[in-house]
This record gives sequence, C-alpha cells and structure tokens, in this order.
Amino acid sequence: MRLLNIENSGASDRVFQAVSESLQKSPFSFQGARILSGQEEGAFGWVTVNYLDDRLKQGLETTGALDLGGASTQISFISDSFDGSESPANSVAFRLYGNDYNLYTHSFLCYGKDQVLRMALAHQTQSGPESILDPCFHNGYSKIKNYTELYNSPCVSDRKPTSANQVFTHTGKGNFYQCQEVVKSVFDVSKCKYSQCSFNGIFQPILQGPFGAFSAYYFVMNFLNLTDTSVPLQSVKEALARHCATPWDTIKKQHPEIKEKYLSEYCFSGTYILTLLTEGYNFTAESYSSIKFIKKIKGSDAGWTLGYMLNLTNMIPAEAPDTPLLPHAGYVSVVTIIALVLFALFILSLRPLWPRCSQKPEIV
Ligand SMILES: O=c1[nH]cnc2c1ncn2[C@@H]1O[C@H](COP(=O)(O)OP(=O)(O)O)[C@@H](O)[C@H]1O
Repeated sequence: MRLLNIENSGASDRVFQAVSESLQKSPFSFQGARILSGQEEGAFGWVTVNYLDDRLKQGLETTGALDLGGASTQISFISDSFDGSESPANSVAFRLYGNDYNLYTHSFLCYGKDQVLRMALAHQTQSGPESILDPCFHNGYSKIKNYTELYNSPCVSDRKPTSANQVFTHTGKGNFYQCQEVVKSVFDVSKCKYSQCSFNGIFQPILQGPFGAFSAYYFVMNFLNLTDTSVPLQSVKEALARHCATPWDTIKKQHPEIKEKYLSEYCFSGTYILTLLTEGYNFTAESYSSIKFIKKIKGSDAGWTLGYMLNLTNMIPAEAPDTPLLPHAGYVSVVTIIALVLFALFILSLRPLWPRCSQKPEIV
C-alpha cells in the first residue's frame, strides 16, 4: 500500500474506501484504516516477537526482528551502542512493563523480495534486449515477459529502457554465484555519513542478537530446507548453489504441488536473503547462527499485526504490575490462620457466660 500510494494515490484511496465501506458493515467496532509507516511495521514486528516469547514482562534480553515482505523489508533490534542520537529517524522509544527500550528500526521500501526481483531484472535489461540469460532462474526456465509490466513500479520505473521492444524472453541459467553478483548490484554500500551503515547510506548500529526472521524469510528458507542456522553459512550457500543448478524440469517434477511462480523464484529469493543478511546487514559467518527462521511463536504468527493490536488496545502496560509480597497460597494460609485466631479469641471472650461446673453436695 505504501508503494501504491506513491505510484497512484487515487487507486490507494479507492482501496481504503472499499475497505472502510466493507468493515463498517461488519459487527466489529471499526475505528478506521490507514497505511502503516515502515517504522511502525518494524517496531510492531519486534513487539510481537518479544511479547510472544514473554521477554517483555520478564525484562529479559530482547530478540531482534527481521521481516521480509513482497515490497519492503524491516530490521529492528536493541543495541547497547544505540541511543537514538546518531539517527533519530531510526529510533522508537518504548516503556513496557516498567522497562525503557530504545529500539533501532529501519524499513527498506522496494527491498521486499518481489520488488528486488524487479530491480535485479531491471539491472539485466538496461539495454532493452530481446532476451536475457538470468543466473537466478533454473536452467530450462523460459518465459516471455512484458517490459511495461516489469517497470510498472516506483522501485524501477525511472530505469525503463527506451527501447522499441514490448517483451523479452526471460531464460534461466541456474548459477548461484553469478546470481549473487546480480543481487549485490541492488545494494549501494559506497556511501555512509554515519559511524556505520547497512546499505544505501542508512545508519545501522552494531548488530546485537538473537534475531527472529519471519514472513518470506521463513517461507523461502523453509522450502529450501535451510532453516537450521547451526549449519555453517558456507554449507548453506553450497546447498543453495545445488538448488539453483537443478534443471527447471527436475524442480517441477520434484514439487508438482507448489505454484510455479513461487517454485521458479526460490533460487532468486534464497540468494537475495543470504545477500541481504551478509552484504546488506553485515551478518558474518559467526553471527548468522544467531538468526532463527520462524513462522509461529507459541501458535501465533510472527508479524506486525499482533504487536499493533497489543499497542492499540493498551494490552502491554507501561509500568510493571505491582508484584504481590506473597504468592496466592501464602495469602490463603495467612487469612486462614487469622480467621482461626479470631475465632479462638471470640470463644474465649464468651468465657464468663460458660456454665460453671456444679459441685456435688457433700454427703455427711
Ligand atoms: O509459500 C510461499 N512461498 C514463497 N513466497 C510466499 C509464500 N507465501 C507468501 N509468499 C510471498 O512472501 C512475500 C511476503 O508476503 P507478505 O504478505 O508478508 O508481503 P507484504 O509484507 O509485502 O504484504 C510476498 O512476496 C508473498 O508473495
């Protein structure tokens, strides 16, 4: 919706009108609909992960949140080296259960996996060719694609080649290492006006884990059987290289139940995920193992929605609830003892009324 609003705000308004009309008719107490900012999306994803892990209530060390969508991607974590002063736009302050948090968060619009695929294809079609041999797609994959459709997004629209071609043939060649080079072209690591950056000149403090990676991070790594981060990063890359090198026909035969669009893109998406983590966010072979690819936590989906709801309904208090001096059983025991003592005192207070023991008359 953030992209649609940039590209065509009239269309975005019409979506909201339709959503509002429909929800007003529902039995819910509809409070309105709006586009979530990237900063909110990142921060609420972090709240969800840490709330479900029970880390906030107990004041434990928090987990960073990595969210990958189709259009944008978010990174949010607490770092001891971050107080918000170097880049206030990346700082969100929370007081939850009596603890203060200064969260670092950034949302990269256009860096969701669908938009990055457009950028990678734009990189390969700059001269407006009739066909491209793409290392990020399997050998044997071939589809005719439309230039207008590919460049119909604010993430690439300014790069549309001024060629006469309407279409190009997108052919796969299945080479992970060459794909990594194509994907690297979407990250600009040449400029940074801060003490340190991730990419595109965006400030990022020293990474501090652990991290939970969800949404498309999970869909893709789960399909590739690569969610186990105790496996060395080098072996993960080798496994992905084998997947990319598998011919398209074989892949289709191995997974007849999976949508062809998803199936054809896992080589690209896996390569993007590893490149984003290492070249973009600066995870190393060591810190890679601090990432956990997750879908659900205690049965609830990881994502921004639960965190947003918890915030909206004030379900996470700013202050810690008063902790009782005694556990519940302790209170029950004390009240029982006091009741018994009061009862005994009451009985004793009635002593003057007790009937005296009658002495038997002496028989003379
Ligand atoms: O089973 C799957 N395999 C691969 N990709 C998937 C699967 N299910 C959803 N996706 C993709 O994951 C991405 C993230 O979806 P989400 O709905 O979180 O995107 P958003 O954050 O852009 O709204 C989208 O590109 C969507 O197409």
